[in-house]
Amino acid sequence: MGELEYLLLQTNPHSISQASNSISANPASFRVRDGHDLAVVFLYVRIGIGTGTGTEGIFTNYYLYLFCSCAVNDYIQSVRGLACEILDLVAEGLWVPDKSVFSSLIRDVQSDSCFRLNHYPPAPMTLNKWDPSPSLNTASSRVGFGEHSDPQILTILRSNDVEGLQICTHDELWVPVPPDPNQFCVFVGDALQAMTNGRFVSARHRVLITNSVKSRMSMMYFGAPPLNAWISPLPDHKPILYKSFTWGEFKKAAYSLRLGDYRLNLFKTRTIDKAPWY
Ligand SMILES: O=C(O)CCC(=O)C(=O)O
Ligand SMILES: [Fe+2]
Repeated sequence: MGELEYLLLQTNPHSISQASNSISANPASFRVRDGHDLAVVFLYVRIGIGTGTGTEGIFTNYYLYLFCSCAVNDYIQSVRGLACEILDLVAEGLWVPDKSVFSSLIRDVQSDSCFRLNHYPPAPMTLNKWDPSPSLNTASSRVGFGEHSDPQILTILRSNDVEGLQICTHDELWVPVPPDPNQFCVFVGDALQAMTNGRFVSARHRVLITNSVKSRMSMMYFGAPPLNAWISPLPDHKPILYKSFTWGEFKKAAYSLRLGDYRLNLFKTRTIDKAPWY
């Protein structure tokens, strides 16, 4: 894993067969197996709801911090298990003596991890200015979720079959991630970037909606440490690029910035001119 600078994994959810299948990523609705529409589940758990506007996007997201239905709860536990396995492999690959150094943070009962559902309505059709014949109607693309990196440790994303997710390469090219309800997409978050002292770099991503017929729906598990946990670069990786901070401090700083800002810049120990992702 020496020079690996960012991690985008697509992993097959078959190992999470039961829990994963009991929540389907059907565009019509996230339906749990016992027949209850997730909208019903929201009645119990609608702790937070956010909407993106302007440059940040046009998504609606639903945060599920609490236990809601067995299916959702099983799913969260299963993806947390997957996140922990991946983090243990990351630690192993970095030759860290304590393999659970990262995963223990999201296993902690006080962990600030959360689960979110995003809904992106279809992009409206626009008439081609030069040829108004209906066959040349095209879907205009619009920002569903603006460019950003996830602040947490690791994100496990699953979507329906509607395209839109893109990641940014080091050459600043936006690459589409093919939508596949049978795959998970795994993103390194800012906290893991700091803890690995930049060996793993949080993936910048965004959602551009082009589909004029179907809604994109996605669900994300964001694995995060407890608010009072210290995020510090591994000591044997020199030079140390980031100051230590608590997850609570980092969240507060993140809220004071815009979605697309490089939050970790606030915690750098020294200036690196070239790489914008440091
Ligand atoms: O909906 C998606 O595909 C991505 C959403 C996302 O990046 C996020 O919620 O942080
Ligand atoms: Fe994200």
